[in-house]
Amino acid sequence: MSKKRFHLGWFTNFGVDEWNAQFHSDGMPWDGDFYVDMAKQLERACFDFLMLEDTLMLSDVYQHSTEAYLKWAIMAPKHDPAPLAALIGSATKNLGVIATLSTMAYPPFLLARLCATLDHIAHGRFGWNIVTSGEDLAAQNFGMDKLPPRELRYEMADEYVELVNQLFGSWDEDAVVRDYETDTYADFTKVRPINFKGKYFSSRGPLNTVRCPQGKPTYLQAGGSPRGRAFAGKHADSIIAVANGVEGMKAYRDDVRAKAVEAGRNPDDIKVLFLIAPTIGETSEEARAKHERLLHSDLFLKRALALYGSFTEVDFSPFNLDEPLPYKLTTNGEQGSLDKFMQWGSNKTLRQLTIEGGNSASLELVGTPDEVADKMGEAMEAVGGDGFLITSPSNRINRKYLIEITEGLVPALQKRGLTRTAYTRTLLKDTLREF
Ligand SMILES: Cc1cc2nc3c(=O)[nH]c(=O)nc-3n(C[C@H](O)[C@H](O)[C@H](O)COP(=O)(O)O)c2cc1C
Repeated sequence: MSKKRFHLGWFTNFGVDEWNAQFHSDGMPWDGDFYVDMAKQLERACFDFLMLEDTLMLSDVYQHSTEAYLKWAIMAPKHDPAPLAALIGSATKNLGVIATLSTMAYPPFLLARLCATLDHIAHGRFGWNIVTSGEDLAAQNFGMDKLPPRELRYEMADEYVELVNQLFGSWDEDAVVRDYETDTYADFTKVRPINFKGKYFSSRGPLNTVRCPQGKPTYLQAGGSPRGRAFAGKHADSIIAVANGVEGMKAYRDDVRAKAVEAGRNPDDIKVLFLIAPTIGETSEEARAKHERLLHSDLFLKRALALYGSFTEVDFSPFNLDEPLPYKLTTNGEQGSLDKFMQWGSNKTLRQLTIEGGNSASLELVGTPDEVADKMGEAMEAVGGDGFLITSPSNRINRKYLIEITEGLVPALQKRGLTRTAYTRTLLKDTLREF
């Protein structure tokens, strides 16, 4: 029996490349070339998409200071993903490109217009990662004192997505006629206002951009709370997820699929991709040694705690590294990521939790390309399918790591019939639904 194939995506941001390690680039990727090169390499390896995460603040959570974030370039500096998505879209032919855009920051009309434009530039391969933002620091950059609570954020986001869906639909598929005889570019009867008046958002419409090649962009989402998963089950084409091990991954995927059915959708139309950060070596021993070196360095611990601080808004610096966390932590930010990290009830020390969870990976994958490919195949078989979203350990990216994945791991996966060896569809939405 032939094996069920799964999808691969890549998770990064328009941030600093690894600039001061043994194998490094120059730390100045700001014209986008570094990431365009990366996209071309991912396309050669037949990834479904490159996803650009984004946040809208400079964190000062860890030790109540911006020092760690700027000194170690953690989630900062970070440039806007939308222009980079345009560059990548026009430099590639098959790879999807996803940009994160926050419903807190963009008026719906502006977001729909931007997404429609990007979907054209990418010839139907653009995706929007729908986020509501998860930090009071981000809210304060937009004139608010605090973020609305999670439930309200999702309620607002539901209405927001309904509005932009209507804007995307405000142009009929055949509105552009380009009829030389009648000197008609677009048929005005096929472009209509939406007159949307909601509880939180209103817009008259129609969009003044041409309808997207995909009708509307591919939607990604990452909310891990029950409300977040319900939102994703209703709207998302793909979900970027973190979970603890194969059991956690299976439970997560089963739950999202059930929520999709509740929302009246075919669960196969939602691809749940789990975040992983494999460590690859030419021998098992080499990979293990590399992994241990990374995890047990003092800098790894501090960087990981500062990073977790930035998206959970929890300052971990006062806690003793060699004791369990004294109480269960909660956040109005990424509760799902915090829960995964805390492993509440396990009695593990903060040091152990950071070593196990500091890479945000759903599975520990350390070994030769063949060993890691086998493990990924087994995990997917147990989980039921969909795929993985690869990111670099410690959120630091250099070209060597990219090559280890695209020219080491991916060929091993392809040899086993586990991932695609060619693109057969034009639109990102269809690429994701191919299997
Ligand atoms: C893997 C992953 C990636 C995420 N990427 C982003 C991002 O780029 N920007 C952002 O504002 N939030 C991001 N989030 C946060 C989610 O969009 C969501 O706001 C957060 O998980 C809180 O929702 P929840 O309580 O439903 O989990 C990410 C979350 C996860 C798990």
